[in-house]
Amino acid sequence: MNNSIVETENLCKKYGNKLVVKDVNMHVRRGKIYGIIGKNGAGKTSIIKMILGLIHKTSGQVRIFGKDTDECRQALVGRIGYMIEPNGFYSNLSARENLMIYTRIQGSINPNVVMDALQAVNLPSDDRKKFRNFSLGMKQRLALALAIMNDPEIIILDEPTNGLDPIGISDMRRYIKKLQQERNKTILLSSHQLSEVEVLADDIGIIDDGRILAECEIEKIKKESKQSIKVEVDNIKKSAVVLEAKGIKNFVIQGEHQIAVYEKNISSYDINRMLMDRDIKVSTIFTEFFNLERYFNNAIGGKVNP
Ligand SMILES: Nc1ncnc2c1ncn2[C@@H]1O[C@H](COP(=O)(O)OP(=O)(O)OP(=O)(O)O)[C@@H](O)[C@H]1O
Repeated sequence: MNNSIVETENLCKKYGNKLVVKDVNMHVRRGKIYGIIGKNGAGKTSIIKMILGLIHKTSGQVRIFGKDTDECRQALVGRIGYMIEPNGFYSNLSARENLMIYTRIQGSINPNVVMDALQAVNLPSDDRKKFRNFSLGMKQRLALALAIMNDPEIIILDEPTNGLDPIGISDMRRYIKKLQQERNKTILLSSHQLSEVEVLADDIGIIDDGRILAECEIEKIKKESKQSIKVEVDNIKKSAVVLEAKGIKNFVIQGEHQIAVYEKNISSYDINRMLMDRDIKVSTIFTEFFNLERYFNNAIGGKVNP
């Protein structure tokens, strides 16, 4: 993909003799949300940690802002924020106090960066509530606040909604989307949940057993993926004859009673009429739209869902 701000080339990782990341080529576009999707153990965290330089890569290249990270790691400090494992926050301190500690560690003296980060994830900036009384969602948002504290251009999040309840998940997704839309951040995140990347990401990389099986723009696959009208009928042979007689050739018989029609310029109403006019009983008729789960399953060759 053009305009990549983070790229990997033939990235590999071995733990002992076990190769767990295998020649991964990834391209994260500037200003976009890129979702790495894969089952548990597929290699997502290892890829992210290699991109961040938190673990050594076995071979391959990571380029950020077009530069090989082996040569410019130091220059990237402050330009990338990340949230990977539970951060070390002090339970007896507030959100603000915890972040203030990090600003001091990072050598910054500007309290506004803390306020700004807290505001971006809707956490209180007063000191009344201590970390130990935070919900899991608040803790996760504090971790996100820490990731964005120095206004980095790239934000990398490993399973950002893991373990959250539905409200926590929805809040987290909203803040991530806002960071992209209102602050023009480039975001790389991993998830084992298809619904997550479907609602958040512009681009996806499908990882299975350490390999990248597909990398694509979600909008593009939506456009290219075939929409079909599914019809359940009592007489499949007669239905096929009727459709052909009406000039509809682009259909597939999918079982004893089901036909999928892929014709573009025909509505379910028209099909229903054609069949009913010939006394065929139509028990169900619906349009099947793009489905990331189907796309993912095709990519990983029909293996079990993540
Ligand atoms: N430090 C390590 N030493 C040995 N093996 C490891 C280590 N870290 C990860 N692995 C193995 O590497 C493989 C990929 O793990 P990784 O954590 O990168 O996958 P993941 O897709 O992020 O999975 P999860 O969603 O469960 O975190 C797994 O088989 C895991 O057991």
